[in-house]
Amino acid sequence: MEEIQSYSDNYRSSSSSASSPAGRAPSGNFFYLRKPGSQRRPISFEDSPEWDDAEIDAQLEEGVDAINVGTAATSPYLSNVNSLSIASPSLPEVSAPVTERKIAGASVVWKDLTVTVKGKRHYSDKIVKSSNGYALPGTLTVIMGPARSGKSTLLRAMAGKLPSPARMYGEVFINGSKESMPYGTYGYVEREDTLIDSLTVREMLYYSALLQLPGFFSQKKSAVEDAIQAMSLADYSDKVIGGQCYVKGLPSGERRRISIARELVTRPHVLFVDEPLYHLDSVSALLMMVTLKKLAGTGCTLIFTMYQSSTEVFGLFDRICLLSNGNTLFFGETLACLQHFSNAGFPCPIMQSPSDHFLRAINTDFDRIIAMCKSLQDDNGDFTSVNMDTAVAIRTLEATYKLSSESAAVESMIEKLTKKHVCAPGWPLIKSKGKVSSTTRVAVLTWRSLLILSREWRYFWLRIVLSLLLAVCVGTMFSTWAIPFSSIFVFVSFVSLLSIAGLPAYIKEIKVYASEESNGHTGALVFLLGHVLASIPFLFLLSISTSIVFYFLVGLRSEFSLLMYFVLNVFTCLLANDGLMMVVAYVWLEPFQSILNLVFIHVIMMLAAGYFRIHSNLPRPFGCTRCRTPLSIPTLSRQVPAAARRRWFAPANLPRPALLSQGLLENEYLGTAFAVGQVRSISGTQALHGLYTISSSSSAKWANLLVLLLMAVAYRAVLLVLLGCSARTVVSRCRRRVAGACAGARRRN
Ligand SMILES: Nc1ncnc2c1ncn2[C@@H]1O[C@H](COP(=O)(O)OP(=O)(O)OP(=O)(O)O)[C@@H](O)[C@H]1O
Repeated sequence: MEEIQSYSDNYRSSSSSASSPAGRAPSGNFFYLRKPGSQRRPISFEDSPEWDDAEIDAQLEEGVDAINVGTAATSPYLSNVNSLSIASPSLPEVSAPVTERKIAGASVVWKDLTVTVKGKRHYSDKIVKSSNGYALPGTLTVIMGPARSGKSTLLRAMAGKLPSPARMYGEVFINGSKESMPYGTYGYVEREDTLIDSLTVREMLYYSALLQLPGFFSQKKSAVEDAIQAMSLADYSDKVIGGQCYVKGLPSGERRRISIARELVTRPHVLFVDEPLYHLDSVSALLMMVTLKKLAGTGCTLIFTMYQSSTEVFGLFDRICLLSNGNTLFFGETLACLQHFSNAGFPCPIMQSPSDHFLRAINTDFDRIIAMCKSLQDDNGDFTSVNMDTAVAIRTLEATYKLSSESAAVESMIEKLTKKHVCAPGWPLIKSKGKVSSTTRVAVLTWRSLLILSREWRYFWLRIVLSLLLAVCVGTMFSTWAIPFSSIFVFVSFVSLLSIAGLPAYIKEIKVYASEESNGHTGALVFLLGHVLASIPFLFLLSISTSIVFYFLVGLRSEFSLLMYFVLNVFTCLLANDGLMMVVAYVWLEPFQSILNLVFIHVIMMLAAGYFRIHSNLPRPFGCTRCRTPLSIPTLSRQVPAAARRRWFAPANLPRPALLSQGLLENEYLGTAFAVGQVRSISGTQALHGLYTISSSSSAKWANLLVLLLMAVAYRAVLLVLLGCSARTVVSRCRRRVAGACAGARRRN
């Protein structure tokens, strides 16, 4: 950590002079310009050294040999501020302290890459338009651009992770081969961190390694320790991610690094990161970038998107791909990008961060702001360094790039990198590292879920405590009733209702699943089995503890077999309810809406359960199918036979047993007799007549249990289909929400 801090200090000192007003000419129009009299001499950061165009030509001439070093391939432009392998007077050697195992990187080339989404956008179906570029082992390649310019889409296209409506045209080459990257050879980190708050950093990475890596435990442990070191997480490795009781959770910078470390346990050749600096303050952002630079130093190829960066962070990039509305405005070395803007007539003012300058020039949102600030501009002199309509500026930059030597250099580099002979012998075809068996994954997920359940006290232990209190309250209230049938209804209904407390935890679990599934760490069936197996002990504990308290307080029949049936019925009811909760959590993926909708479903179930109105007297909610007109209840009763009427209420009929707990009443009242006066007695079924409908068959309660069990299975089958069909939809829905929030925050800023 100290080591990284010292780097960051150096980076700051090496480049912050560019943004510090001290020692500068007071003029606001101070640009990174070509030096007078040297037409071909490129611009650079203020303190960058003199350099020669021949260097880049030499690098292109060297082609593959030059980049196949395995460690940080360095940019001649950035030798002063940006080199990890070239000695710099202001920077300590980074390669020396890097003790991690070297990772063989891979070259990534995208050629004429176009992504379309049919019919979803008003103005154009093309999100990315004929983009060309490459990323080399040991380098940081950044895709930059304004919001909605297609950065994430380009990154996803390269990683083969486009959502289903999007179509990709063009080619992506990995080490010169068009074959897609096999499992375990690359990592993709989403913009939103989906971490398990109740685990420690080491546990989180360890379970991830167990899911991802085949082989021995010792290998997995060493992969986890390597990932912790690589992401500078050693100081936090035993801390709980989301915090505990009064201890705060880890800050967003550390959370982001954990998300990246999770993908590093397989030691990927290529790492894709969507917005690594998302929601990070400037210190965390610099630390993150220095860590990524260090990671690139081990040989890994890093490609990531970024909206904006500080000058220090900008100095760490090797190559930049600048996008605007899907068009590539520039691809090449970072300082050459400054040159490109200068050539196009938009030199970067010396006091401005290069990335801010680029975005200012190509972000159409600024036009509106400039118009608003016209009067301010008049008062304060030059407001902007780009005195041109943004659309015109974009067209100028695009045209300048097409004619530039950078564009030609990129094409010739792509040519070299995609030649077949590149694959041999230094650029081997990337092979899969193997997968963990499904049985192991189920075991790992079950164990991990058990651990989470045992630690999520707010959602699970609190739920048990509240359910016990509820059982005591209901039991005490109904303890003096002769026929306490309504107490059974109230108990089962309210215990199911309390389970809603677990919804936020389920939403998080689904999000974690979606993120793991999209990276191939798990599958829908494996996740569901793991979840069910882990929830069984917990639900059983909940059922047995609350049922025993309730059972004896109310004074139900004291027979062991009847008590066991009661516990089993409550357990199956909760198991079915758990399945319903998972479906609701999946559909809404947001706590407030999920809770609201689940409460609504529960209330409807209670209404239709036959307690408030006996089932046989329930009115039909819909009109007749034949005439399609709403009918009054008497008319309906006359026209539609009873069986058909029952079908109308099918949606309410299906979950009814879960809350009605007909089986529990049959368990309690079948075979009993109640004295009426001195001589007469009536059966339990007759005693309930007019209050509740139960069957007089002795096997009815088992049929009811079976229905509950089938419901538990059916809800999970529905969830399996939903998850199996659209795990990526969960990720993209989360992304859309994050992107919306992100765009809102940017607008506010
Ligand atoms: N699957 C999709 N369906 C419809 N439109 C999409 C889809 N994916 C992306 N888009 C649209 O494409 C445009 C670019 O999206 P993308 O997420 O790639 O942009 P971005 O540059 O990463 O922006 P931001 O940083 O704001 O997320 C946006 O207008 C987005 O709405």
